[in-house]
This record gives sequence, C-alpha cells and structure tokens, in this order.
Amino acid sequence: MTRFSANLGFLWTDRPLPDAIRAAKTAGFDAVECHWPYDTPASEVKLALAQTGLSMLGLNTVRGDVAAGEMGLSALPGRRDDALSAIVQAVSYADAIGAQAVHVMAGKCDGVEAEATFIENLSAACEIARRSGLTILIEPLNAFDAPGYFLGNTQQASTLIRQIDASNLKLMFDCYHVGRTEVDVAATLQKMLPIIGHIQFAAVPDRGAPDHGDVDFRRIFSLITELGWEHPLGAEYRPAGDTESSLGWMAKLR
Ligand SMILES: O=C(O)C(=O)CO
Repeated sequence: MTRFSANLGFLWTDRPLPDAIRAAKTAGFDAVECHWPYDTPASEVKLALAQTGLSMLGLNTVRGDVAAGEMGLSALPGRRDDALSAIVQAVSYADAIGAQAVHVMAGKCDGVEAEATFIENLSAACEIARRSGLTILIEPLNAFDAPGYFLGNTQQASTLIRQIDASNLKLMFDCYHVGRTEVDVAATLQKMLPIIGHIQFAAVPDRGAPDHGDVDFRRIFSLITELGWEHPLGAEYRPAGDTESSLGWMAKLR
C-alpha cells in the first residue's frame, strides 16, 4: 500500500499549521510536510505531531524578499550571510519539531558564480544538518512556475549532488516539476532513484489532485512500490476547492 504525506503548504492552508496537521491525520495521511512553518511556534507544531503520531518529513528554507520575487538565497552570489541564516533557521526549527529533512532553496540566478555559491552553501548546510541527523534536499523547479530558478532539472541536481558528495544530500523528486519539463517521469525517477531523498506529486500540467492530467499516477505509484520505495509520497497539489473535497484520489490510488 502506498503511503502519503500531506503537504501543508498547499493542503489545509485555511487553518493554523497545528490544526492542519490534525486534519491530515483525520483524513488518513501517514505523514506531513510543509513549506515555511516559521510563524508558528515550534512547540505548537511539536505538540500536534505528538498528538497525531505523524512525522514532519520536511520544510523549506525561507525564500528571502518574496515581494521582490526572491525564491531562495543559497545560490545568490553576495548573499552568503542571508543564506546561512536561512539554513541555520530551518535546521533549528526542523530539529525542534523532530522533522527529517530541510529543502534548501537556491533562488533565481545563473552562471558559474551562482553554482560555486550554491555548492559552498550546500556543503555548509550538510555539515550543519548532519549534527542533527537531518537530510538536506535540493529540488529542481520547472521553468513555467519558477522562471529563472537556478536549479531547473534533475540532471543538474544529480551533477551537484555527486560533486558535493555528502551522504545527507539528496534530491527532492517532484513528479509535477519533472513532468512539466522532462517528459518521461517514470524513466527519470528510475534513473535518479539512488540519489532521491523524497518524492512529491501533483497532476501535470495544472498541479491539481493526481487523479487527472498527463501523468498516470496509478502507474507511477506502482512503479515506486516495485522499486522498493517505502517512504510516504508527498501530496503537494493545489486542491480545486476545500481540501477534504479533493481527497477522492487517495482511495483510488493507494
Ligand atoms: O514549488 C515547490 O515545489 C516548492 O517546494 C517551492 O515552494
């Protein structure tokens, strides 16, 4: 049976994070994950996780100046201090709530200097995270949703992961982002499996619930099971209406 993690950056966004965790438990999710939990005291999130018995699989580093269009800091040349603060903040929060991974967001930039900056910051992030037993994730975002984002495809992520060579650095494989730009989700997933740390999904191309769209998630989830992957898969989709009414896919695809 496929196990699922509710991404609370997109699901149950109408309520405080601790209540969203409780709603995910009631709906039958096996774990949760989030984007930017920092406005909620870690003690409240920890309590909701303890009450529900759910694990928080991961959270993201802050994006920076969102109003100015920033989508992360770690590949931005000249922003080393901000990037390291974001990493320390995310690792401390993850540690406080017993989360498993931190997604370090690269930001919008390109070029050799950006790559060198990202490598330096990721190496530091892996070192800091290792002390708390945490995994660092990097996630390629598709160019339709995140134009100009430094990390644009799985091959680029794979090259970086091999180059940095830290045992706690892994790929966040989001079937949605891969499906938008890399065509064959199943083949790419199989190829990337050894470096994958977490898998997410949403319909392609509208990022809705996974029971429609161009990617056949019945087939993808069966493949993932056949490949021996046992961690919960992250439901990071945008419900068309309220979250409860969007959950029909769970019984169909489990
Ligand atoms: O878009 C995504 O998948 C992200 O995690 C960034 O919010």
